[in-house]
Amino acid sequence: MSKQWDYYNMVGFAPETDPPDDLERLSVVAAETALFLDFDGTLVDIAPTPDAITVDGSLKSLLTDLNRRHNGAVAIVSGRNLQEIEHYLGDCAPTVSGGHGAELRHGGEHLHGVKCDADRLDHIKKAVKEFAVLDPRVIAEDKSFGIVLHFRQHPELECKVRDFLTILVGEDDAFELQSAKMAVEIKPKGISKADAIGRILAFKEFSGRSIMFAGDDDTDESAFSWVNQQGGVTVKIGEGPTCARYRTHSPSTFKAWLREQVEAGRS
Ligand SMILES: O=P(O)(O)OC[C@H]1O[C@H](O[C@H]2O[C@H](CO)[C@@H](O)[C@H](O)[C@H]2O)[C@H](O)[C@@H](O)[C@@H]1O
Repeated sequence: MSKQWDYYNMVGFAPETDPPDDLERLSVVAAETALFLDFDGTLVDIAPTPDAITVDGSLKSLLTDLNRRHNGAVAIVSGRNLQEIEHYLGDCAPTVSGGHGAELRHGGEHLHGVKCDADRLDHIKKAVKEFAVLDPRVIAEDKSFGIVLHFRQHPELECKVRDFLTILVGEDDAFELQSAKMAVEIKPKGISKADAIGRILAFKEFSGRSIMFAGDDDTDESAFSWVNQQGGVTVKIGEGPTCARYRTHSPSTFKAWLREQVEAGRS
């Protein structure tokens, strides 16, 4: 990335122009690299609602080929519930972290669930669902360890949603807000995609490898920062300020580049 973009990233400000796509600078990623891939906005296009995404056969075959090339060192690290990633990707994604790091599946086993105050979480969920009933312009997405309010259909509601969730979570020691694209979520404090990647790196398929992480959203920034510190490769999909070191325009350009990696490894 150019010095100019490094500067914009550093000050957290980007001009209103398309950021450069500089992924071609990363010609080949070695098969010895452990790949960590975000899901929404990275492997699938952003859709009007959470359940309107399209997962086609080409994504499944890409993930299968990547798992083969990287000897199983490929993980999906998503904000979605683990169960949803399983629904969309099935066996093509043997290692998955869901709920921004709250859930983990590896080797066919569900290994990690964060501890949280179930009564407090129920209270939060009830209040958020009531809000969505009173204002049906927003969508409430219930998760195992949190709840989201989506306002993509009505961006003008962002302040109303954010103010409501801020008051609801208050000074709570156990829960916090997480911003996402056209959505705000309440999730347990202290979980992160960076931690999820750290835990996955302890598995034998992943251990000792160099790291690459690709993502598109605010929820991915902690992981970008951590992977940068480990000397890994970080890729931001789409526009917006980021501390990722590389950038590409869209899920399509990113998947085309991943496909090139698989083909280059075959020749
Ligand atoms: O960490 P990710 O895998 O990127 O998941 C982040 C959130 O993705 C989903 O919401 C986003 O995508 C929706 C479908 O394209 C879109 O309608 C919404 O506006 C986006 O915020 C998902 O619904 C959330 O649970 C994830 O946390």
